[in-house]
Amino acid sequence: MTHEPARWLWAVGATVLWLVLTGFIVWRERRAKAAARAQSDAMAGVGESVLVAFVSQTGFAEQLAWMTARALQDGGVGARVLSFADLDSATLKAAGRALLIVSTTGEGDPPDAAARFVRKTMGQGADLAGLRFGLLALGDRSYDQFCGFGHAVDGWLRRWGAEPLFDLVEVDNGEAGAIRRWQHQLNQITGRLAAPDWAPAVFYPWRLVERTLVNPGSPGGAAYHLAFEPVGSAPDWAAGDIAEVGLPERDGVTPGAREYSIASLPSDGRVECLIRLMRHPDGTPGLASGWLTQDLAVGDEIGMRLRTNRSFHGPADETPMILIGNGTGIAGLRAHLKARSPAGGGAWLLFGERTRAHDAFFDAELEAWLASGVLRRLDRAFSRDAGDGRYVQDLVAGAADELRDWIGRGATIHVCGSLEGMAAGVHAALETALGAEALLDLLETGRYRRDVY
Ligand SMILES: Cc1cc2nc3c(=O)[nH]c(=O)nc-3n(C[C@H](O)[C@H](O)[C@H](O)COP(=O)(O)O)c2cc1C
Repeated sequence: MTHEPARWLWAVGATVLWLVLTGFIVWRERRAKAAARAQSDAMAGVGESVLVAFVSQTGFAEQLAWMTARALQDGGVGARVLSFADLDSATLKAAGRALLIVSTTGEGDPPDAAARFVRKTMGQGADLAGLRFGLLALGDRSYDQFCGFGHAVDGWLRRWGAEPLFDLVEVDNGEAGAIRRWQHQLNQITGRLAAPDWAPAVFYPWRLVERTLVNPGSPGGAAYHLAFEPVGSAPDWAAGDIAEVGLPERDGVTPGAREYSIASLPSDGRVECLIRLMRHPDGTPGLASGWLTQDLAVGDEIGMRLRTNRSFHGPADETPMILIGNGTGIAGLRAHLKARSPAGGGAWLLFGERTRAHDAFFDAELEAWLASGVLRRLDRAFSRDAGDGRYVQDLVAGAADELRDWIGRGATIHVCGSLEGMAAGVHAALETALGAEALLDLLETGRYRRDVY
């Protein structure tokens, strides 16, 4: 009996202890939950998701946009990625915070996918008060209007009341330092002290297996057909994509990479390019073209990576394609022809070079495609030939009725070749043939695509 009170005491004590302990655990859990809620509320408060908008001609801005969104998300900030093709001022204003990644093409021009944005949105006033933005402008200082379109977008945003989060970041030819500055700004947004560096471009080894001079005797610069085989496994790519060739180090400096349109398909098992040997006014060969066409030997390895160039991809096989180009621009068009079947919508090639005798690139192939039905029509202009003297834009001008007919049947237009002398002339001829408004419509809907350099 004497033990009873002590037992009761123990029981009561244990119960109290249990209550205190469980109470403490419940309290601690509640406090943790409240803290988490507060933290997530705080995160939502400062960081409703950031809009990441890009416009790209050859894919670099798009690539950086996705890396930017990933960096934000990794840092706990939501991000939504949108192309300028789907952007308007209401979307910008509603976003509250936007990061814009904008490249420049042509001579200070907007990429094609921005045509509608430039016309419909930038062409008008907007109420952008309350929008805070950061802008990454991609360009190349060797052009007169460095980052021209990036500056135009920056000016437009500021003019209509948007406030910069930081000064516009200009990237000269993919320069790593500028991209690190952008990453630093992303860290400011996410509150991270340091995020891992974006991996530098990885170039994979490819071996030069063939190089042929394709225009001996030409009055123009020597053009070479090069073929590279992968040393490891071959990556996949599509007609319209670009090969970036890493240039070898010279005097301790790595001069970056050069881009070439890919003239072949993965089923060929090799990347083929058409490269013209460029010469400086004093006759010395160009850095990249001299190395690739003169110094490099068959059997040598180079570093190369392939880049998706969505804005120059082709339509479905049943859609007719109008292919227009000059000089080495036939490379990108050839990949499209290789990708077509005789039973599909067919293609029409309009091509210009100097002489029929020396510069009829891929002549036998083109004849075979005409015979098989892949090519439904082939028009070539040779500017230096007596009795011809026309340029590719003259072919466009001379075929206005048929062009309208092809466009009426849903055809797309792909233009590949030189910016100077060709792209503007072809554009003007297309405008005359189809009407300025109709051509702009084709541009905006992705039926008029260009890869000019
Ligand atoms: C045909 C062509 C024209 C270009 N014109 C300009 C220009 O006028 N100003 C400029 O700063 N950069 C110019 N560039 C450089 C591009 O802006 C730069 O390569 C950029 O990184 C491309 O980004 P994207 O791949 O997103 O289009 C031009 C590039 C090409 C291929």
